[in-house]
Amino acid sequence: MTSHIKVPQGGSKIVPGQAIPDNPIIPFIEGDGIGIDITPVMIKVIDAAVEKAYGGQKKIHWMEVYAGEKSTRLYGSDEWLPKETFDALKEYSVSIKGPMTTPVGGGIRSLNVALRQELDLYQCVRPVQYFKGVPSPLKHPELTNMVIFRENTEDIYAGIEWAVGSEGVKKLTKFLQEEMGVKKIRFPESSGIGIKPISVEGTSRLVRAAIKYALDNDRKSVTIVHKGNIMKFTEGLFRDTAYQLAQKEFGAELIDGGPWCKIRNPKSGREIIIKDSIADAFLQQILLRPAEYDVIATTNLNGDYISDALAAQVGGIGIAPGANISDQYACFEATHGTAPKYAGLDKVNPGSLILSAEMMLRHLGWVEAANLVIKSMEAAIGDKQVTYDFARLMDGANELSCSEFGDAMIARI
Ligand SMILES: NC(=O)C1=CN([C@@H]2O[C@H](COP(=O)(O)OP(=O)(O)OC[C@H]3O[C@@H](n4cnc5c(N)ncnc54)[C@H](OP(=O)(O)O)[C@@H]3O)[C@@H](O)[C@H]2O)C=CC1
Ligand SMILES: O=C(O)CCC(=O)C(=O)O
Ligand SMILES: [Mg+2]
Repeated sequence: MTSHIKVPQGGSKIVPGQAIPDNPIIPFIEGDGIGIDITPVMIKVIDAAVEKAYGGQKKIHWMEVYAGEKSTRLYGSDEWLPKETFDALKEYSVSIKGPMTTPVGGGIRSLNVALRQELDLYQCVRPVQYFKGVPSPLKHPELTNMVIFRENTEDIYAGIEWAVGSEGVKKLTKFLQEEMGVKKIRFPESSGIGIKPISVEGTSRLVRAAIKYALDNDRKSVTIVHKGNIMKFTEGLFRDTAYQLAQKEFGAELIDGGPWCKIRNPKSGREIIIKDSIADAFLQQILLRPAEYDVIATTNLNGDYISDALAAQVGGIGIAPGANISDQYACFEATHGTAPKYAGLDKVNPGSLILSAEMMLRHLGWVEAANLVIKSMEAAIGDKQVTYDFARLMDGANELSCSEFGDAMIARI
């Protein structure tokens, strides 16, 4: 296969376990749909923040790698995720990506999910916090301050499913009925069937990361969100495994006989409460009593729903960042998708991808540049210089295009 990746001159590789070089090579995927609008703006803003923070001492060397529709144009119509892209994401360890399209029903499976699975990026970390001045449907959006830890490799996202009428579904239905004694498939002739694997290992590593984050950042609680009353051996297993891990690995003590428990944070002396909530109830509680929730540990599908719902509470998915993290690799990406109706219009909010890059700067230890990104975004929003999504809900706002919003941030760095 022809190579299309051009390694930038003068950059160095990030090697896990070694100091971050001052000139790291960071691979990026532009993304489908609005990727073409937001990715260049993100790069411009991050370069400006890094330049201002370090006066040329540090500089990111961006390296474009290809996936999604752009990759099919370059490598051939079936090449959605070329091997050299996977190899580069592994070789350079830290990367950032724009959104990629997944068709509904048939067609290719999610490239986003494929990347997470292939690199074993088991933590999807999505912080949700309020920026002063952002329009929100809540009276007190500032009370919403949570960090979602979504399991990223299991659950129905594993893609184990069979289409209605297929040979596979017929075979599986026969097996379930004749060998497993299953009598409850309501319409066996016209069902598609999907399988939901949730494991002790997968749950443990995700919950361990969430509790460690709570300890390192002196957070108040970790809530395990599940639907374990209905899906006892998958979502229920997630809950039980999480509580057991908190007790075994972190010495959590039961509160009033459990299952809630508490850990004393040795660094701050404060208690972290480990509690759980059933997913449907949780979705109404975050609206009515957001201040009671802090770090969230949840399964893949719940985490997907919760991410967009919480993003809306603080102003929408235009400013909802995220990171996919493993023990070796990290790939940063916004919570939102490709918003196809806005593609190429230079209209949408680049904030989610910029804030995802801000998380990346913090991950690299480039805290000064990360702080400048936050400061300049707060300043632009504070001055009511915003994209259409905020402008339509704000009185007296000046509506900017995607690239103009980037420039407004740069002017305030
Ligand atoms: N990680 C990834 O790569 C993800 C990919 N996807 C994929 O994206 C495609 C489209 O999904 P869809 O369900 O439409 O969800 P999207 O998140 O792409 O868009 C839904 C709506 O959210 C708003 N929105 C999204 N991004 C922005 C932004 N940057 N600034 C302002 N508003 C924004 C828009 O609202 P409004 O119309 O009100 O202006 C938009 O119509 C699908 O193929 C899906 O699979 C989805 C999620 C994540
Ligand atoms: O992969 C996709 O197309 C959607 C993924 C998604 O919605 C998410 O990760 O939040
Ligand atoms: Mg989603």
